[in-house]
This record gives sequence, structure tokens and C-alpha cells, in this order.
Amino acid sequence: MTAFRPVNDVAVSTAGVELHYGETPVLKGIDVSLSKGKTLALLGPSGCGKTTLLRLVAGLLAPTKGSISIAGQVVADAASGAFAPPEKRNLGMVFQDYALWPHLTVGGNVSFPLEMRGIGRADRKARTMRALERVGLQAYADRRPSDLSGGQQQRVAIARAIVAEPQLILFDEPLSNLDRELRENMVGELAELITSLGLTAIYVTHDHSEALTLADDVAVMRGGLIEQLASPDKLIASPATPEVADFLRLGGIADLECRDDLWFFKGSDVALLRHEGRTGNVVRVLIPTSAISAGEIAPGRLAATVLRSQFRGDGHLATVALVGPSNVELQVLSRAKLRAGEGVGLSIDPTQVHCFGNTVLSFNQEISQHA
Ligand SMILES: Nc1ncnc2c1ncn2[C@@H]1O[C@H](COP(=O)(O)OP(=O)(O)OP(=O)(O)O)[C@@H](O)[C@H]1O
Repeated sequence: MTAFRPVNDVAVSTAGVELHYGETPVLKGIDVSLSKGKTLALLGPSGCGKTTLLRLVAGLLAPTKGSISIAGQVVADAASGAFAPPEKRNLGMVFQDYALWPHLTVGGNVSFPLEMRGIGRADRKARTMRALERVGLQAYADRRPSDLSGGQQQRVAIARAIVAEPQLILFDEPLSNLDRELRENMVGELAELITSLGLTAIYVTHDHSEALTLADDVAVMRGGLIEQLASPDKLIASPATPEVADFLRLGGIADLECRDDLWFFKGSDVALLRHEGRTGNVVRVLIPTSAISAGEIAPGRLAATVLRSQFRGDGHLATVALVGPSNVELQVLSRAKLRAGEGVGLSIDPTQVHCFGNTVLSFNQEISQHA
């Protein structure tokens, strides 16, 4: 996102944006740049500042420091005091609670932004029906929102957000009120809609699978800062920090220490792999779930005990503790259900082990695991 890009290709950018509530900094310096036609997800735990950043872009808050531009125009600048209100930013917004007006029909809700822009009745009607058609609800124009399911109400909110063809759409946890199955279907539908309409979007969520499914780029936020901003593929292959890997649930985190070119789980005699290194060196690694296969306890495999297991659609995801090293928990995907307390033997593909920090270790040499 830092690469040079012609200004007219940039839909939104923020420079050094900070937001303080009194003395408390909530955003501590945010620099992002989003190209036209792309979707940026803001992902992170509760309280990390995602909604605050979205509200700043929307014009519902003004930054304490820094500036925000939309389509090359400065819409907020703390230094000069420049500030464009939401209605001047040409945005569509979709909220978690749909925010539909109960006294208006579905059609009335969708056409409202056009009325605000003073567009004539005939044009309004045609554009409203086109927006409803795009979300598959053209037959529902005369109904009240309360007659619709949660998923349908959210689609009405999306139709209302796109009806005036805004340059940018902001989504604030739009699916979090829906039940799991509907949410999973809607993520796919929404991704398709965003792509087919060529929308530029910022999408706030605390759900990593939603972010990785929908977005071209994901900003993983923590404590008012962006911890890493990258494409889903890059985030999965090279998480910048253990916190990012943990938040994306990519696998288990462990500290390894080097003794005689063997890398042991720290404080134990259990070695994960063989690789040149200086005795005493310690590195923190991610052992991805995809790198581990579980079977019977056998020589050459790492012994572990199952702590808990949960079915997740493509198998049973078990959390296991290694026998020997203290506090090393790994996640294993197994076809068979693994029961708490059961012993298992793990094989780990060392080429997938990811090392954090500046240390460059490629664990792709001749390896054997030493239990
Ligand atoms: N009006 C306010 N006054 C003071 N502090 C606030 C105010 N609004 C938000 N905060 C604080 O700012 C921080 C960031 O809030 P924000 O809503 O942006 O987080 P979030 O990442 O969107 O979380 P969530 O997923 O729970 O919505 C939180 O610690 C919150 O308590």
C-alpha cells in the first residue's frame, strides 16, 4: 500500500490520523491508502479503533491530528481545520443494525438518498428498482422492513447504500446481527456484489474469515494502530507479529532455542527441527495448523495431549498441548474426532514453520523431529 500510485487512482487516504477522547488516544497514527474499486477490511478485537476510523472517513468525527482525503480531495485536516460533513463526501453506509425506517416501505427506504439529492420521481423509481434488483429484492418494494428476514433487511440497507452510486461504501459490521449460516451465505453474496458493481469499500469486522473472504487488503488493528496491512494471501503466508497470527487463528505460537544446530522448544529437550544456528539463539515461530498432521504416537512424531476439540465444517479442530515443553499449544485439524485427554503423535512440515522478527530462518533443509 505504500507503493507510488497516481493520485486519481486513490479512493481514500489517511495521513498520520490520530483521534483522542480527552487525554485518551484511541487512534495513534493511521496511514492507509485505498485504490478505487478495492475493498479494505479493518479487522481487530473489540476496542482497537476500527469503528472510530470508519467514522472519521464518514465525517461523523473529526481527527485530532492528521488528514483524510477522498478521491484526491481533502475532507478533513486537523492542522487547517478543514472539514467536509458526511453529506458532502458522496458515501454510502451500511450499519450492523440496518438502520431502516420502519414507517417507510422497502422502496421508500431505498429511494431516500435520491430524494435528499432532489432527484425527480420517475428517475427515483427507476433507480430504486434497479438497486433492489441488484440485491434480488425487486419483488419486495412495497413491503415494510418488518415483514422481511434479517438477511433481507440487510440487503435493503445495501440497496439504499448503492442507489446513489456513491464513490465509496462504508460497512460497519453489517453481518454481525445475522445467524451463522445466513452470515456465511451473505459474505459470499456481498463479495460478489462488491466485485460486480466495482465498488470501493471499507469494511469493519472482528471476524477474520469475513475479512479474508471479502477484502483485497486487510488492516489488522490493535490498540489504535495498524499492526499489519496486506493482502489476505500475504497475511496468511507472512504474519508480521505473533498477535496478527493469533488473531487470524493461523496456528500455534512457540519459542524455539538453538543448541548444536537443533531447534528445541524453549526450556525442553524436545526438538522441532534441525537448522544451522548459534547456540543460545531464541526465535518465536508460528506453527500453522496446515503444517501439522496427527496420528498415533510413534517414534519420530511429537507426543501431545488433546485439550479440546470443536467441529468446524471440514473436520475437527483440536487444541493440543505438547508433552514436554511447557505452554506450547498447537491446533490440529483431524477427520476423526479427538477427545480431551487423548494422546496423539504429531508430524510437522518444517517448510511451513514461520519465523517472526528479523531473524531469517528457512526451515527447509533436511529435517527430522526428535522427541
Ligand atoms: N465517545 C467516546 N468517548 C470516549 N471513548 C470512546 C468513545 N467512543 C469510543 N471510545 C473508545 O475508543 C476505543 C475504540 O472504540 P471503537 O468503537 O473504535 O472500537 P472497535 O474496534 O470498533 O470496537 P468494537 O468491535 O467493539 O466496535 C474504545 O476503547 C472505546 O471505548
